[in-house]
Amino acid sequence: MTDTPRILLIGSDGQVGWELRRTLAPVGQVIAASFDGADGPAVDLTDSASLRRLFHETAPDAVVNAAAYTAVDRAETEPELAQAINGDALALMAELCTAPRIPVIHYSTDFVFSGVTDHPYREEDPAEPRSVYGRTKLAGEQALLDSGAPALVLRTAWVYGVRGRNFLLTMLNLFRERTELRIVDDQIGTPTWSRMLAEVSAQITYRIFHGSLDIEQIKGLYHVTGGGATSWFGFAEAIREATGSQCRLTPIPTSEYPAPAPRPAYSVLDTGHFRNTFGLALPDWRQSLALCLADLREQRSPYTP
Ligand SMILES: NC(=O)C1=CN([C@@H]2O[C@H](COP(=O)(O)OP(=O)(O)OC[C@H]3O[C@@H](n4cnc5c(N)ncnc54)[C@H](OP(=O)(O)O)[C@@H]3O)[C@@H](O)[C@H]2O)C=CC1
Ligand SMILES: Cc1cn([C@H]2C[C@H](O)[C@@H](COP(=O)(O)OP(=O)(O)O[C@H]3O[C@@H](C)C(=O)[C@@H](O)[C@H]3O)O2)c(=O)[nH]c1=O
Repeated sequence: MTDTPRILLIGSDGQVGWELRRTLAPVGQVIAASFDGADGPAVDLTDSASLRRLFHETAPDAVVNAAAYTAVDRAETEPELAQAINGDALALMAELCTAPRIPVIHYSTDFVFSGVTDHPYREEDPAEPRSVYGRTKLAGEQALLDSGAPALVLRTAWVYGVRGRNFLLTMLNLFRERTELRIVDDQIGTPTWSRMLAEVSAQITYRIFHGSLDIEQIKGLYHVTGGGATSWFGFAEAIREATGSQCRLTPIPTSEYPAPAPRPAYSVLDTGHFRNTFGLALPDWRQSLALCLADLREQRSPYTP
């Protein structure tokens, strides 16, 4: 194992990718690849030659893939594009990482589940995605896991943070523009702070290269989210309370918020396997939300609450 591993971070401009740039920096040399190549090599996951070239030119010791097609509703009318990015590109990544035994960390989603259950989903529960996004993400995780590549697939959920398209920033904007909002109260899940996800990912990568974690022993599928559970209405209400907004929130059923893609009614993930394997704590979603809001205030970003 090398002392300064070359970590190829794909999707470094996304909300999780942007956090990973900072958390991975102490672990090794981060090569920040993105679609437009702003701070490193450019890569287009729909183009297999581009992905092969990226691997050839950067010769990574590890890969963290935070790139994905994440527009859940738009995916319903762009299934081929979503499959190319979320599914086919992962089959090629698996091929490129299997023989040289390059460790890969990849992210998947709670939307691989149907949402019809009476307990938090465990890794071994059958996935039955109802949306194009969910189906293509499942194809990607299966391609990686079935290949035998030394890969960790981290299924997460309801990711938010200080950057990117996410529910927290949408609410902060809408609180400013509107006096009342109607928010779905019958979809239950767990908000997950992008920084927390990036931090645990970096911890694991650190232990693979500088500790005693053997990727061949621990490769596989893990559920990783914040702790606890709530509805989108509960999440919005917590944001409203924390920011002192006067916007009135009304809980509504999903049937009153029609959308092209179906969402699972219940997609809480059981994170016991992850916590037991890695000994890492996953703070309650309310605790992380408070830290993230404090971070936003400090940044004096345009979204400052
Ligand atoms: N957001 C969420 O709520 C959740 C996300 N996840 C998973 O977590 C991971 C990270 O998600 P998140 O950071 O939120 O996603 P984002 O949409 O914020 O970021 C995805 C990144 O992928 C890039 N990308 C898209 N298409 C291509 C392409 N053809 N070639 C190269 N790069 C491309 C995007 O670039 P550009 O912006 O230039 O298009 C963007 O920077 C994903 O695997 C996602 O499925 C899982 C559960 C919940
Ligand atoms: C803006 C708004 C949204 N909603 C609802 C719609 C939807 O059910 C829920 C969340 O909407 P969003 O479009 O922000 O989130 P959505 O794109 O469904 O989020 C999903 O993204 C993908 C990438 C994932 O992997 C999932 O884990 C999940 O985070 O909030 C309201 O009820 N009222 C509103 O005013």
